[in-house]
Amino acid sequence: ELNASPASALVPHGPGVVTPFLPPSICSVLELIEPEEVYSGYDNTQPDTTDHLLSSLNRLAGKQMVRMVKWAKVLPGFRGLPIDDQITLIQYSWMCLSSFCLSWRSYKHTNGQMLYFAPDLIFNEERMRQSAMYDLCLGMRQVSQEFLRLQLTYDEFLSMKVLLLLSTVPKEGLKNQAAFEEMRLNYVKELRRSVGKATNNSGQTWQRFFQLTKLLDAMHDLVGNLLDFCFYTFRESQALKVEFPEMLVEIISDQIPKVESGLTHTIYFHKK
Ligand SMILES: Cc1noc(COc2cccc(F)c2F)c1-c1ccc(CNS(=O)(=O)C2(C)CC2)cc1
Repeated sequence: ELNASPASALVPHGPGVVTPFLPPSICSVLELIEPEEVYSGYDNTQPDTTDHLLSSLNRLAGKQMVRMVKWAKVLPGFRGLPIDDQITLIQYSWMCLSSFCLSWRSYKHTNGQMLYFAPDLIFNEERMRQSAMYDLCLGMRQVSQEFLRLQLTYDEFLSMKVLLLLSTVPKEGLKNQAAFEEMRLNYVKELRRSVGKATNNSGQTWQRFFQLTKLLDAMHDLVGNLLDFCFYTFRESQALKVEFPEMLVEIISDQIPKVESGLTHTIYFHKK
């Protein structure tokens, strides 16, 4: 337990002198393990055709996925889950995590005006239209504008992101459901701590916690539409001339049958 009670962490420092050693807080570990920004390698000399934009997004998503897996492996509590559960959780939530990070970058770098996929791949309205995903892009931009309205803090963002990793599970349950539920509860508490910090533990804390958990629920509806678009584009990738990197082919081809046969269950904070 990273937030062990300070008493148990006191380290005797010579006769009678005790210097408190406090383990790193969960939020400081989350800040440390957060992956660096990724460049897309977008070729600006080429015209912004739909297939060129989407293939570049896929190449970027593949690079992000490598870093996402590395991040999950050092995420406090995650490596304590069975490896099969780790793979399932990443496979079910990768689009949600990727979109949530996109919203954060778009909020931080463009105040929610544009979609900041990468420093070298920023979507303005024109590119959103050209990408054939205009409505999905608008939906994502709305999320980043909600971050702006709420003035979402980095620590709130980081604990919310872990909760998204832990929000879509197999209907028949995970291999170690108890370990998963304990980990998820710890990150609900971590979000509560981050919200408390953001509101100076005022009366606003519970209202803000309510707003942020509503925002998490809303992510799933948007991501559901994104996944539909993803699965369609994946199936028609030859005809549409949209390239998918190996990393994405692996994840998507494994995920499609499970999602389409209704084997996945999304955990919502609030009733519909
Ligand atoms: C990279 C990256 N940074 O955020 C995101 C997720 O968010 C969105 C992605 C597209 C439009 C939106 F409006 C989003 F919000 C990605 C990302 C890119 C490609 C794929 C798989 N490819 S795909 O089939 O879904 C597609 C999109 C190419 C068509 C999955 C994630």
